[in-house]
Amino acid sequence: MSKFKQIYQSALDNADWQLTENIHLNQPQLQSWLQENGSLSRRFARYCHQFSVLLLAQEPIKASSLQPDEKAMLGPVDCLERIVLLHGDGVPWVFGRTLIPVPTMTGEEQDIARLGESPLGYRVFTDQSARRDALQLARLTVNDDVLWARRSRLWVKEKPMLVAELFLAPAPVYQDNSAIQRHITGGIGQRESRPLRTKVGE
Ligand SMILES: C=C(O[C@@H]1C=C(C(=O)O)C=C[C@H]1O)C(=O)O
Repeated sequence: MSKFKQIYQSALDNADWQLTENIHLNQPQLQSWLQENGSLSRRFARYCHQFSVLLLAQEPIKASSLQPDEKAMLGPVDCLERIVLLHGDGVPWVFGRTLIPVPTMTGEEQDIARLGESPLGYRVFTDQSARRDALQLARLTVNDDVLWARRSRLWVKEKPMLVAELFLAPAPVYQDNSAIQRHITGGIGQRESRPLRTKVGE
């Protein structure tokens, strides 16, 4: 297991998830990212030339190993755990962990088990039935950075999966520099403040 995976995974494992209505965000830009209801991958792809997924791990996980809150959201089901790093132009932006129940990967959704380095969001959001609910947020301290994470349930053909995303410091989510606090160094560099590409309706 890579050192990064260990650090980010343990940060997510220890997250104090809160309902969005209990969190006051005074940065509209950050709020809009954290509450994105559509595909995060598609949105990220507009902020870089090359959006890519690095598959860090994918393994079966028994229902008995799920946390009680995960069980409450998915039911007591065996899952596939998919762990990725989403990159924009080679820079890690998001650490993602998805629990995909075995009964979700049935029928037309069998391919979800074989996505490899294809973004899950591209697959899920091509389906008309795709929707997201149960959004929760958490603020986490990872090394010296105070970062945001979110967790939500994605549904495809009324079959659920649970996606947790930790937004790393270089992610465009924090493009308003005031949105991230750095404990020690007290600042971060400038980054692109607008998407590289815009789409009709954006
Ligand atoms: C869930 C989405 O897909 C992203 C892609 C992931 C993957 O490929 O495993 C994981 C987390 C997500 O941020 C999305 O685009 O909304």
